[in-house]
Amino acid sequence: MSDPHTADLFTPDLFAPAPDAPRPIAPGAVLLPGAALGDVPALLTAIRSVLARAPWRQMLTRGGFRMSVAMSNCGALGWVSDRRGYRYSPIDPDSGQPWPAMPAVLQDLATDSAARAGFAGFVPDACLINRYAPGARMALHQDRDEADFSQPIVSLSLGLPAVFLFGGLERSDKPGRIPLTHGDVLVWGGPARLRFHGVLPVGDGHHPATGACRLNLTFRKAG
Ligand SMILES: O=C(O)CCC(=O)C(=O)O
Ligand SMILES: [Fe+2]
Repeated sequence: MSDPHTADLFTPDLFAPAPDAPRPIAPGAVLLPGAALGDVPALLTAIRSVLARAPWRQMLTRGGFRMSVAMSNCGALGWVSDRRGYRYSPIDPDSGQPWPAMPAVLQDLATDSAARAGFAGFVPDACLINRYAPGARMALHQDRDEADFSQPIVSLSLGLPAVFLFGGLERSDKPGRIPLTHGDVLVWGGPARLRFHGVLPVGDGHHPATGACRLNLTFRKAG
């Protein structure tokens, strides 16, 4: 075979990992490329049903700045921020009602992904839904509002791509850059649970699944 494309088809590299094989990022952190791709229509339907009852809002920081990321929540607890600071609340402050229940398709994806990453028995009680329009970003931070750091964070990306910054346990540690694309799931827990992380400003674009935005869902055992 002289045509290199044909040769590729018939002589696969038996030692190359499959493109969707779990990719270790750091001790306790695993990228599951495209792990959610088979469930996208059901996931989007579930997300829409949550948003119908708990619409997007851009919350205030304690310092009084409006976040560039729009947010909602589902599950027993939702992450909220206002002039009083960050916390989990069973009540949506915009509606005065409990957050919508976590749809089974979301909870199952989180539990299955955590298990693939080595965290068996993960049952999230909180799902924060983030919407990044082009230009929206998330500054380097730790997720430490949860009660039990033995439980991992499971993070699903949909729509436009983004660069995830994955730092160390000190704010000053230089973060690595992990490209996240539609359907990827990133899990971090154990020794990685308190690593600093963030998201670079999302670039302009349009994605067939989400339009002009990136969606990110983080599943946590918060209570
Ligand atoms: O959007 C992301 O990929 C990360 C979101 C995040 O770190 C958070 O919501 O705490
Ligand atoms: Fe975070």
